[in-house]
Amino acid sequence: MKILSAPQIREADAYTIAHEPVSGLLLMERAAAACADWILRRYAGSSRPFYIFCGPGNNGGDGLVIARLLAENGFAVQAWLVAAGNVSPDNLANQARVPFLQKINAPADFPHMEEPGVIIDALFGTGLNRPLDGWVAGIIHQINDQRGRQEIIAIDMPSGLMADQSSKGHACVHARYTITFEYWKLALLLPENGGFAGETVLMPIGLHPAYTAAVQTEFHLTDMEMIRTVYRPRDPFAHKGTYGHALLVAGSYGKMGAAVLAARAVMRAGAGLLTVHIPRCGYEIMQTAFPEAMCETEELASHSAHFDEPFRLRRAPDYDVIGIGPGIGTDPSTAKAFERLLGHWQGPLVLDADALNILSKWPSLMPLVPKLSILTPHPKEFERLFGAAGDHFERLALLRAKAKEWQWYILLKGRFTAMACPDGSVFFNPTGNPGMATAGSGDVLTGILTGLLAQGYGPKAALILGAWLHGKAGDLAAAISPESLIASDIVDYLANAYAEIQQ
Ligand SMILES: NC(=O)C1=CN([C@@H]2O[C@H](COP(=O)(O)OP(=O)(O)OC[C@H]3O[C@@H](n4cnc5c(N)ncnc54)[C@H](O)[C@@H]3O)[C@@H](O)[C@H]2O)[C@H](O)CC1
Ligand SMILES: [K+]
Repeated sequence: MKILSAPQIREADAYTIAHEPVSGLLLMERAAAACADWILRRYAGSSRPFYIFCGPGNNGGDGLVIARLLAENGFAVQAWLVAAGNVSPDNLANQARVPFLQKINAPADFPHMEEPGVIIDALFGTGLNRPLDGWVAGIIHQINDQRGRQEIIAIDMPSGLMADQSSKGHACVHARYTITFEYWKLALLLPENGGFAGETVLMPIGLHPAYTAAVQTEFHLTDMEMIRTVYRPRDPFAHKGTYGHALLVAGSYGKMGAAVLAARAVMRAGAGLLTVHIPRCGYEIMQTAFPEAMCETEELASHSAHFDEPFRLRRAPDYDVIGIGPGIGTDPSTAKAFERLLGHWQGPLVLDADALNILSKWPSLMPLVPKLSILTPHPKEFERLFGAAGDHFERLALLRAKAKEWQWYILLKGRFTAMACPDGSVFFNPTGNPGMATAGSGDVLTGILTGLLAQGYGPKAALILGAWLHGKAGDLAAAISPESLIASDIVDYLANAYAEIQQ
């Protein structure tokens, strides 16, 4: 699914008006009716009053139509026009159809909302081009002060949030739900700003499909259509060699769990064969916990070091992919062995956790990481590797720049994990939940990606499918309680996540 900028959304709007054709007023009616339908379904049978705040532009126009439609459906509705800026023609036309409309010209006009109800925020949408200030910013704060008593629903965007720029530190409505029209906006996907949106509901409003098909964008959100395009069903004549042989380098004394979790995920993702390279101290653990994996071990002087000096890729030509990092530590001898591995291996590679920490500690190793490798940092690891950014839009720019500069695929973990490709495109992943912020969850992702590459998926397809499967398995596992989710559950539910694609 394409993510468009505010100017592109305006173009989509104009294209639809010209080519459907449809008047702007009717398009507004259609968008607002879709919102009103959603609201009517959510509050069916409730007697909660609606308090609707409308701005001067077309977002305010949507609010006016919603006010009229909710009143027609028998709800108690009050609506205010916040007179701040030039009134758009379609807004003006709809003002005339809301006889109960009141005006707010100053903070002192802010109403007392007697009963707990629902605030509809239709002040500003994608037309906002600078931070809100003065008394209008004050109105935003007054709306937010109502959060405990009133449920807040933002129309298209939480007011104050800019679609394509950081709104860090700006006055923004803090919504429980945001009903956004037709396309996701970048701001809704970045943690710093997206938090204002609450739960985002994507609402189709019938913008012209020819525009959407033709428009160029670097930003995408994974959806089921994309997953079904990427996913490759198994060949009925397959044998275990068909799905590749992965090498996983993971674990150390006290951290064999990371190796076991990643190993199980490699196989549950569908790899044909797996060899794990572990320190000798982890041999019994791995063979007992996960008999499906073959083990390659080293006798070590120190249990904290992952490799001793003679480590080399004895069977390198046999492997289709190497995944390295979970729980290996950053001992200098491990870093040395990692350097040797990079010197010998130009094939598909997944780098996570301590492999990334080694790169941050010894940046001179970075040029040895082959092009088209996959790196999977969490925000702290990303910062250690590539430096800090002032805000999350800047961090997104840095992510894209680094993926281009090094020709790597870089997956930055988060609520909407962002995956930057060497060509500058970025794919956001929508699946997953806060229950997955738990020890070992990242090790499982490394395993899944390694397992997909082993089967012959290209790095881009592996990222899109792998991040989606990981989040979907987490969502299915968290259905009862996100608090109790542990990383093994994500592995256990991978089969169910695959089943969702096959439905
Ligand atoms: N394309 C669609 O999907 C449809 C969108 N609709 C709705 O229209 C808005 C966008 O409307 P627009 O009139 O362009 O902008 P806004 O209503 O968001 O705001 C413009 C309004 O605000 C003033 N303004 C801008 N910045 C500031 C500021 N910092 N301080 C004060 N005032 C400001 C500006 O001067 C204008 O007066 C979209 O979000 C949807 O909700 C259609 O209804 C259906 C099709
Ligand atoms: K809004």
